[in-house]
Amino acid sequence: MKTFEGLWAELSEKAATRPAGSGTVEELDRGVHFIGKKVLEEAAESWMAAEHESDERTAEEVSQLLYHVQVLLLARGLTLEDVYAHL
Ligand SMILES: N=c1c2ncn([C@@H]3O[C@H](COP(=O)(O)OP(=O)(O)OP(=O)(O)O)[C@@H](O)[C@H]3O)c2ncn1[C@@H]1O[C@H](COP(=O)(O)O)[C@@H](O)[C@H]1O
Repeated sequence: MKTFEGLWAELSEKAATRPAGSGTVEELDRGVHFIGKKVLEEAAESWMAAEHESDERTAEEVSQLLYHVQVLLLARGLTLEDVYAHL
């Protein structure tokens, strides 16, 4: 099963090697403004799922939120350690 750190390693590799067909590379090229809107959209969908939908739908939306948060960090050149320093 993929973990948060496992996804981070995969996305970091994609950002560095920029393989063709990667949605992550495409999002990074669109920039922080676009990615920020995706974070907001997935946060809202997570909230709505938690209030009105199943556990599975909620988990799915949160997984998309975590993905976009990681892409946002990559777009800013930040690392997980930069975030963990504030936990
Ligand atoms: N975990 C994710 C992931 N979560 C979300 N997304 C993207 O985020 C977008 C979701 O936004 P939308 O809300 O528009 O999707 P939707 O179809 O409306 O779905 P719902 O929100 O309605 O459920 C989609 O375009 C997905 O491609 C993700 N894209 C990629 N990954 C993983 O990231 C890795 C690298 O992916 P690539 O860079 O594409 O190779 C792979 O392991 C992927 O599985």
